[in-house]
Amino acid sequence: MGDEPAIELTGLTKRYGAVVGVDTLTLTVRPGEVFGFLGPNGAGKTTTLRCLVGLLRPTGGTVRVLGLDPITDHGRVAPHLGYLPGELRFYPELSGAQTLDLLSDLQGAPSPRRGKLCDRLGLTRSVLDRPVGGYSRGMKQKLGLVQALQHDPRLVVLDEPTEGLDPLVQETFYALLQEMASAGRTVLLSSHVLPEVQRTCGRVAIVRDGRLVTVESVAGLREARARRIRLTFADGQVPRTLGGAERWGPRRQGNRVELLVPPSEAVSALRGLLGPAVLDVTVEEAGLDEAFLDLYRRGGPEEGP
Ligand SMILES: Nc1ncnc2c1ncn2[C@@H]1O[C@H](COP(=O)(O)OP(=O)(O)OP(=O)(O)O)[C@@H](O)[C@H]1O
Repeated sequence: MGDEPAIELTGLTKRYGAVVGVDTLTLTVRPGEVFGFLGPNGAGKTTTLRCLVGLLRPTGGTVRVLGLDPITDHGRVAPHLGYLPGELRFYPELSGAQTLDLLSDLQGAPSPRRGKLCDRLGLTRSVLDRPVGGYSRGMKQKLGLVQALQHDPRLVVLDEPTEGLDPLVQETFYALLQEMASAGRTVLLSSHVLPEVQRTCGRVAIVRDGRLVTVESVAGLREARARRIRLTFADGQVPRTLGGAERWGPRRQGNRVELLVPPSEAVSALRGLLGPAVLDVTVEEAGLDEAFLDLYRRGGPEEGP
C-alpha cells in the first residue's frame, strides 16, 4: 500500500440475475482526491460503492482499493477504509457508544478521532449513552459519519453522506471533508445534491444505467455547460418548426421559445434562428444542474444530439 491509486476499477460489472447493476465500469481515483459519484436513481452508485468496500462480489472485472482486493485482502484494507452506507442499520438496543466500539472492532484499528468528531457533530455524551433505536434520522446519520471517520482512514467511501443532516451540520461535514483532503485522505462520495458536489469535489463521475457516462473536473463541467437561448417572437409569428434547431428540443410557451444548445453550437444555432419575427433574444450559460441533467439524458458529451 504505497503510491498506487486509491481506487482502481477495471471493467467492474455486477449483475443481479438478469438485472445489470454496474456494467464494465473503469475508473481511477488518485490519493488525496475528493471524488463525486453522481447519477439518477438506479444508476449503479450504491452497487459500485458496495463492490468497492468488499460487501458485494463483482460478477466481472477487478476492484483494487489502496492497491488491494477489498474481499480477499479484507483484513489489510479494513483499518484504512471508512464506509458510510446509504441505508444505515444499527442494533437498536446498543447505545451509540457501544455501536462505535463494535464497529471499531470490525475496523481493526483504534479510533483516535472519535471524541473530536462526536463533539463537532453534536453527539453529546448523553446522546451516545442512549440506545440507537431511539435516535432520530439525523442522529443516526451523524453516528454513521463518526464510525466512518473515527479511525482516520486513508480512504473514505460515503453513500449520500448529507442525507438527513440539517444545514448547520452539513457545513460541519463539508469542513471535515476539506480537512481530510488537506491531510491527503481520499474521499469518494455519492450524491444527488449538485451544489454539494460542486463545492466539495475536484472530479466527478457520472453514471447512468450502470455505465460510466463521463469523468470530468467540476471546473470542466462548468465550461462545457450548455447555453440557454430564449427567443421572443412577434404575436402569432412563432414558427411551427425551427428547422435544424428542433434537435435541441425547443420548449414553447406563448410567444417564447427556449432551447439548450452546446456552447460550440450556440452561434450557428442563433444564425439559423434569427429573423424578422424575433423581437428579443437572450443567451446565457445554463446552470450546472442542467449540464448534469443533459448528460444524464444524452448519455455523454461525446454522443452529442
Ligand atoms: N439486491 C438487488 N437485487 C436486484 N437488483 C438490484 C439489487 N440492488 C440493486 N439492484 C438494481 O441494480 C441497479 C442499480 O442499483 P443501485 O442501488 O446501485 O443504484 P443507485 O445509483 O445507488 O440508485 P439510488 O440513487 O436510487 O440509490 C438498479 O436497477 C437496481 O434495481
